[in-house]
Amino acid sequence: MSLDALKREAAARAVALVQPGMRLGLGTGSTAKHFVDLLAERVRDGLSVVGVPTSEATRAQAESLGVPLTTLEETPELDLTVDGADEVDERLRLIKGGGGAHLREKIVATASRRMIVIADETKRVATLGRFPLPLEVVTFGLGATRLAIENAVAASGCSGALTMRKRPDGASYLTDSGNLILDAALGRIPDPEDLACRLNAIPGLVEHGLFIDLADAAILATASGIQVIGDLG
Ligand SMILES: O=C(CO)[C@H](O)[C@H](O)COP(=O)(O)O
Repeated sequence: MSLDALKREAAARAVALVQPGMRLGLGTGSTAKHFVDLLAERVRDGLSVVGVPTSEATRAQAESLGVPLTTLEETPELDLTVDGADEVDERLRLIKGGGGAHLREKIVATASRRMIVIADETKRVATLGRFPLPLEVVTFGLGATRLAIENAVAASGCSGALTMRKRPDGASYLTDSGNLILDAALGRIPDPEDLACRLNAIPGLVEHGLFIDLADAAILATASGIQVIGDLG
């Protein structure tokens, strides 16, 4: 089975958890895209839900498929967010932001009573850090912010280069909120809670891609079936 087929399997398992009337957080990325596709099928069959998209890409997809949308201004509390991840460990700690949407994804997940991760089995890791950690930063003070990040990374027992994310045409990648992304190639994050805490204290760093104590469960599709970490509720 292809990786894309596995992603769709995970998404299908999550769509089955959606109940009528739910207020949903809609994730970003290729796996979350399958979820929105399958959710739209249920909406066409009469399911009544509203969703808050975590990116302009997800907003465009959901709108085009007729999934009713709302905002966190109108609907500040959500029942369930379903989103992909770049890495998930056995304690449901995540790295997110490969698609550059982790700021909105974290806001939406935090506003949700439950968050469920959907992914193929390649995202399951023993130790976070193989995937470069995305760091959304503002342009002002970038040199100082970068130095503060390097110091925080070293103090947390990690090392690795920070690379400015680029678009395919070579221009700087800009998030939906107009910020830059530094990707930190750390290889291994020995203490994700400690690193998150240190990064949280840097003013020019808008948000990092470590999601800790946010996911309730992960649905991981493997060639031999679905594996679940945590409690699907
Ligand atoms: O965090 C994300 C976007 O910011 C995505 O959820 C993450 O990158 C996984 O994407 P995919 O499902 O395409 O592998």
